[in-house]
Amino acid sequence: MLDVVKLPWRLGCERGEIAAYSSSIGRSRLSAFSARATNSPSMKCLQPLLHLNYNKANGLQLGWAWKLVRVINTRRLLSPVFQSANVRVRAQHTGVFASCEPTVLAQFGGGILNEEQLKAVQIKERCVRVVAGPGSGKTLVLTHRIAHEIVHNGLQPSQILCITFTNKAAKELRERLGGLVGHATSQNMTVGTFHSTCAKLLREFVSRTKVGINSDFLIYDEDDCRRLLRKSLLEVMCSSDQTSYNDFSMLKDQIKRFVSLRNDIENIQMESMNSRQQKRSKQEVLNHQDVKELLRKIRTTRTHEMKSFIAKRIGKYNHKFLDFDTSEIGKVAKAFEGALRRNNAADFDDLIYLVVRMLHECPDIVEICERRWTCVLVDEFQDTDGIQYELIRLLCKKNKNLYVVGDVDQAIYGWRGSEFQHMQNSLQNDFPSIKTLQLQKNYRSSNHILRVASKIIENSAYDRRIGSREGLKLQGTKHSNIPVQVCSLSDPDTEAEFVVNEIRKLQHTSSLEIDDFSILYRTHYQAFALEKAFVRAGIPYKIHGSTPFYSHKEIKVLIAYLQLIVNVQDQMAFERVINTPPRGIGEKTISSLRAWAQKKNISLPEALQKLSDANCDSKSEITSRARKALQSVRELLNTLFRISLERPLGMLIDEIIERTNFLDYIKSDGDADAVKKKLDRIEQLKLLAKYFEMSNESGHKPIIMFLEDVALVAGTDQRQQKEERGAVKLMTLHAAKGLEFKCVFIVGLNDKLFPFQNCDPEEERRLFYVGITRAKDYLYLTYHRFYHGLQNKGDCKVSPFLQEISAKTEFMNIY
Ligand SMILES: Nc1ncnc2c1ncn2[C@@H]1O[C@H](COP(=O)(O)OP(=O)(O)OP(=O)(O)O)[C@@H](O)[C@H]1O
Repeated sequence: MLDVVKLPWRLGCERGEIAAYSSSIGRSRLSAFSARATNSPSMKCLQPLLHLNYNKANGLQLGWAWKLVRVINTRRLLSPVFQSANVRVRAQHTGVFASCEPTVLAQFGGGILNEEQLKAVQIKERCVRVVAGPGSGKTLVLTHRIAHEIVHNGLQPSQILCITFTNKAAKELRERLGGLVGHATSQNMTVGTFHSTCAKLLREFVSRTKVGINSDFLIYDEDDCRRLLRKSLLEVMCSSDQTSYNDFSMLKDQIKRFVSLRNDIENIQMESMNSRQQKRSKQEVLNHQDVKELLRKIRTTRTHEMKSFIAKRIGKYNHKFLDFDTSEIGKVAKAFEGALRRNNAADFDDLIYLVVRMLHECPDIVEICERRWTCVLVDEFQDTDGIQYELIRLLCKKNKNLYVVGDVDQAIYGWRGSEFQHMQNSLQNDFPSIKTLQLQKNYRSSNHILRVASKIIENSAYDRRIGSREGLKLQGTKHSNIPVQVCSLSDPDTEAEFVVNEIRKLQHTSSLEIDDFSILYRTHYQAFALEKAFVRAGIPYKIHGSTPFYSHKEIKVLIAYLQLIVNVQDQMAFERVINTPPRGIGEKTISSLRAWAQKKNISLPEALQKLSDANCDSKSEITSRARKALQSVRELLNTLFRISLERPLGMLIDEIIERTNFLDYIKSDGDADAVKKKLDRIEQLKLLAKYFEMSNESGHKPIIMFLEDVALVAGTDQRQQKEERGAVKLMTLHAAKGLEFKCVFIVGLNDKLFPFQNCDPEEERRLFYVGITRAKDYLYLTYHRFYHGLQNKGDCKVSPFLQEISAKTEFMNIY
């Protein structure tokens, strides 16, 4: 007899029902529960349908229903087809409708949740750290823990605060919770990102504090912040005498000492400087990258400040910037923060920073929060930075009711201030009674893939003693005879071709669909060779998080110059370049030229060529000033054409850039960060052209073949770049975090590219680990022997990561 009557849960359901579909469940067994069995009309293989109607008087409750499912599964009544068996429990509880996804509810009952997951869900302690490897069901455990707190521990949904890092993760959590405890119930919980949670807190309480903004504050994005910072810099400079102006130069030097500035993009002028200042600061002025780094520096300084504050544990907030580069950074930072406050604005990071300040200044707000949220849960805890950690510490100060889930081995955001040590030392110090559990079973990847992943992470230099992964060995649950493939290709194009061919092959030889493939790379730049290969092969693809390379205006314009050089009659290209960069040829002049060309029955470019002919009769239509401007374009194009006969393609692009003052035009156009990206793309175009020329063996002129290549990719960008579904996914390794695919290619496993130069090699190692563990069944690791876009031909060494795992073993094929 099943022991369903001894149930701890008391939900007081008015009415509920369980419907369990299974191919292996028998009516007779279930009749013990006064079940009414019918046949499922929709599912041929899942025959009996169990319906339990119950009411409060009978003492049959939601927990009962869940227990039933658990018992059914524990006794293997539904096995071995449990995962495909469709078990649904629905319960109606005075307005709270709990509709559980089939397997999810079964999991809650202990069916699919494995032992360690169940333990993590049901653990009695309220202060818990779950250290979990990739693919071990962290999100699953988190959502079930919340359901457990409500159902089992009797918490009100409004007492739950669950914090994530991204809106996407928050949305997913909310959806999963909705499926688990009902959407109405989940709406009453606070589930959001650090930023959204803090924005709400600030609006509610800021009027009680002295942080300098009111509850109608605006939130400035990065672009707004950089503009404001430039103005603040200007303010500091304007108010400076010569001595402090020198200080300002020192500031720049100091910043440069602290950050690795890119030397190739220099001398970008600050917007809104007057001419005297521009002249004066020609050499010294901060370029856009400096401004960006300065902003980062100000934020890091805040974090340091907060950290030292935490260390001292003083009762009063001490608004003072820290030691290194104190006076200069401090001056600018103060001016910047002052400007923010005057505009009644907060920047994105300010939201958390100000809440932490507020909580320190007003202990009564801490109390309100602790009364409100008696259960705080945080996902991806390894990614918290100093201020985020302090926020969590404050919110759980008294209750000590904190449930965190994370994996130090997947900490890949150190570059933006995250400190995975919070998952370990900090928690241990601030919550000494914290219980640590581990989730080791990996449900995602095959045994071979896990062995490669383990090899990489075990070589990490990082010491994981506390709370740790020490002893956390990934345990596979999927046995497979598909080896991991390590492939050496000659160059990036061949590498891309290889990827495309393998995808085609696997589509035919396995059950993989187009959506099952993902290609991961370290930088967006690497997507280009892949794009070309996909376009040629006619395979739909989707690049995540970036506009297609050739859709950027600056690239289109440079390509248009090349097109005009090849074909002087190209009207589209002509219209694109005629006044770009701006050279005083307005719409009116172009219309006049067009009218004159129509009158003469010639094309626009032809009209331009004929414009200076002595006998031309254009004078009536085109003013002499406009004629002059048009003639200078004509001269420019003719010169470029002459140069194209003598110079290689890469140098030709250099000439176009130089003779059109293209870089000045780019630098004067828009936000500094956008400028940097544009300049980067121009560099990429030059590299691509040079590389193309080196590898062009077609016998045709490189410029023509290059434009053909470009046309192939650019022309199909829109058509071939499909929506999410029905396309191979191309993305950076960072963007792949949290995702999973049946087949993963990690390309460009070359030295300096991965680990990326000047980046923390340990963090790069973890990034590689994250990439590997995205793969479920198939994993390809590829590298090229020549050229990867940033180096000269022949400079391509294999990534040291690949060397670590490439000793030939039974789980890998090496080509
Ligand atoms: N007990 C289980 N039984 C079967 N499958 C499970 C179980 N737990 C988790 N899974 C499956 O394992 C996969 C990974 O789960 P999930 O995405 O929650 O892992 P994760 O720990 O968040 O991974 P990562 O940190 O790598 O992003 C999912 O497909 C999930 O459905």
